[in-house]
Amino acid sequence: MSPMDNINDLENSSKEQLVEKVESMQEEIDSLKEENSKAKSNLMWKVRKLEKDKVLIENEKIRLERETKSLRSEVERFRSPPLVLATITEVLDDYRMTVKSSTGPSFLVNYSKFLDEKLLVPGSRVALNQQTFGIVEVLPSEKDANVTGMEIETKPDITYDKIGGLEEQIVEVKETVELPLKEPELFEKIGIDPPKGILLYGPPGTGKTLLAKAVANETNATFIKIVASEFVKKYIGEGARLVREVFELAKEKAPAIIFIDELDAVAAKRLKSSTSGDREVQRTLMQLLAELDGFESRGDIGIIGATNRPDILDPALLRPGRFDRFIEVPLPNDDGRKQILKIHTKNMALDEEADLDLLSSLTDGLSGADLKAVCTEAGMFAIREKRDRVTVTDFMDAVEKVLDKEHDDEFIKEAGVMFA
Ligand SMILES: Nc1ncnc2c1ncn2[C@@H]1O[C@H](COP(=O)(O)OP(=O)(O)OP(=O)(O)O)[C@@H](O)[C@H]1O
Repeated sequence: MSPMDNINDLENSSKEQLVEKVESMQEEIDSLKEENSKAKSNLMWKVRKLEKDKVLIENEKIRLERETKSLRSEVERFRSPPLVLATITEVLDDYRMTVKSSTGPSFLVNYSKFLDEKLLVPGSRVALNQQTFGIVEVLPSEKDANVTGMEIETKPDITYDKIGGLEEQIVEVKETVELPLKEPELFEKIGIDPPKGILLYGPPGTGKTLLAKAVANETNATFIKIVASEFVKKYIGEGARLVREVFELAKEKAPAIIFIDELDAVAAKRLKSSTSGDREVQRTLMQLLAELDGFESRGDIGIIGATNRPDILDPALLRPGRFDRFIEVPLPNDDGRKQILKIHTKNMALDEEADLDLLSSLTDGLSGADLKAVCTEAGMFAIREKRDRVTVTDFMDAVEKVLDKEHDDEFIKEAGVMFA
């Protein structure tokens, strides 16, 4: 091979090597570019997520500030001394009038020119400051006050088959409330008084109200629900008056079931403390005890109390002749949860893989109300994605959402205590 040939060969091979080198460098640049764009989009995504989280945190902060503010004002409201309830007897001149207080005596009091003169007529109810007896506000008419806080259903549409996992409780409620209402003669024949009242106790959302409504439905009784915290009024004498009215209303509407929810709001152990607020609550409790004692259950009125806090109830309430039976309404066990899930998914369009037994085993510790919420949320997930079937995933996401909410509720409750 001539020297020229050798040089040509050398040139060609170095060219090839150069080309190869350039190509591999180009490949390297391309892959670096690709990595770079991936890293960039990843970073952008992270930045966007951080911005979203920042907004969420800001919103959460605003929500908590609002919650804290409302909790503070709620605490202030309950700390303020109750006002005296009175009725206007005569309106005089120069912003004065005579009133008769609910505790008995009459007073000549002043009123502010800013009050609406149209409302200041004889017979109107007003609230007086306990110290100065000045008129603080004009109250709604007696009839309105009766209705607030009371739920009256002529015939609730709840039947026993809509209650899951409470077979034993249903038997007890049938025996102690339904039977005296349906067959009072059985008790007359034997010569005993039917149990006067039953107390359902257990965690929130376990079916206490349902049981009371189911009895009312079964006995065609009017269902009168009052949340006992409604008895705790600002005005002296108002709570006791409301207790009297509830029992009078039940007599008018008999057969009737009086369902007093959150009984612990008025029936907590009597305190030694002497704040006027506590004295008002104790006055209301005394009225409730008097109504229960004086109450001749002719078998046409059933009384059902409910509480999540049986441990703080005043023992006076629990002696025989008042609330004779205490029935625990616990969180549902596995079988109870299956029944409750079946009840609340009865009309739902479920995917064939939606396994309620599995769901029930994964929801230990949830109440009936939680399980109802899980079914509703699962349906919402399907609706949001425009599907016509609710899948297992929807249920799993729903359980997570309900558990998160439980956690939030717990947090707000603790936050409330912290700022009290
Ligand atoms: N055992 C149950 N079977 C079926 N549904 C239930 C059951 N328990 C609760 N639920 C569902 O939860 C809702 C709330 O139940 P309910 O009002 O009876 O609870 P509660 O025990 O009275 O609660 P609270 O103590 O907070 O007043 C019911 O309307 C129902 O949809």
